[in-house]
Amino acid sequence: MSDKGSTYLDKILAAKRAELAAPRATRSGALTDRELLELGARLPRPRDFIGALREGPRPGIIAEFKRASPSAGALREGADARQIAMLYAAGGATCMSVLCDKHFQGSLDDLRTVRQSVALPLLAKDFILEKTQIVEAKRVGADCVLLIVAALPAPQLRNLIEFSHSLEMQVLCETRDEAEIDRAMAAGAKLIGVNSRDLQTFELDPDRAAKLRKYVPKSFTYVAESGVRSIDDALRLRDSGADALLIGSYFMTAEHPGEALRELVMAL
Ligand SMILES: O=C(O)c1ccccc1NCC(=O)[C@H](O)[C@H](O)COP(=O)(O)O
Repeated sequence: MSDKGSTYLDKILAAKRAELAAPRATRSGALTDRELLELGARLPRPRDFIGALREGPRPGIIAEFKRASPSAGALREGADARQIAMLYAAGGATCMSVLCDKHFQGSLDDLRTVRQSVALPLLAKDFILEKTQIVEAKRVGADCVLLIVAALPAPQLRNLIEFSHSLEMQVLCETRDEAEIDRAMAAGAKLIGVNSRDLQTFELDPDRAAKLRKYVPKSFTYVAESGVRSIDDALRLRDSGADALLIGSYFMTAEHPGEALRELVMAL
């Protein structure tokens, strides 16, 4: 629990709201919904993030670029986004996730660098609360955005999913229990993530994604997020029916991230 009894997620979201309320260098901060839609529609067409996961080998690997995290601190200080992206692409990643939040020593510039370096479909891993962030993510080359169910009231969740889809962007809807899975599916999500890390306390429940798999029909794409610390963890999640694994720390702390990824892909 962080200061004043708020959770870590509350603290990160409060910082994001303050960031969004501050004057912005980009135009999107002052546009109407219609203008945002028109601006976003003029940007290059996104890649098919979900299609890559469903058409590639199962489980797909979403390899994450993450220099640091609130729970673990520094993972790979000063890591070069272009270098890691190229190692992930060569190592067999299906897609990439790029942490774009300052609490992870990340930024949208990192996503732009990754976009300019590899052809993999990209997930903007950020704390998205409003449409301008979706347009900004598309502007720097994201194909998919993260929406955290725990951070968004139902109407806002649906609104942001519909807006993303109107821009041909896909959404990874992140959940942590059966009720949130139901909310995500009711809101129109087609890509459902279960985070084994509790974002309020950082506790890891290595069985959460396997336990919740039965609540998501096969017509949806199911992503097990966080907590893979070995090939055995990956094999167990594969056997539990995950369509994709989102893995960050395991690769980012490896001496040779590309080799660690290649070894895991070969084992699956
Ligand atoms: O990773 C954290 O400490 C964290 C804290 C608060 C909100 C989100 C956080 N992580 C984002 C993620 O979910 C992970 O970066 C991603 O799932 C990969 O997890 P891992 O493979 O365990 O690094």
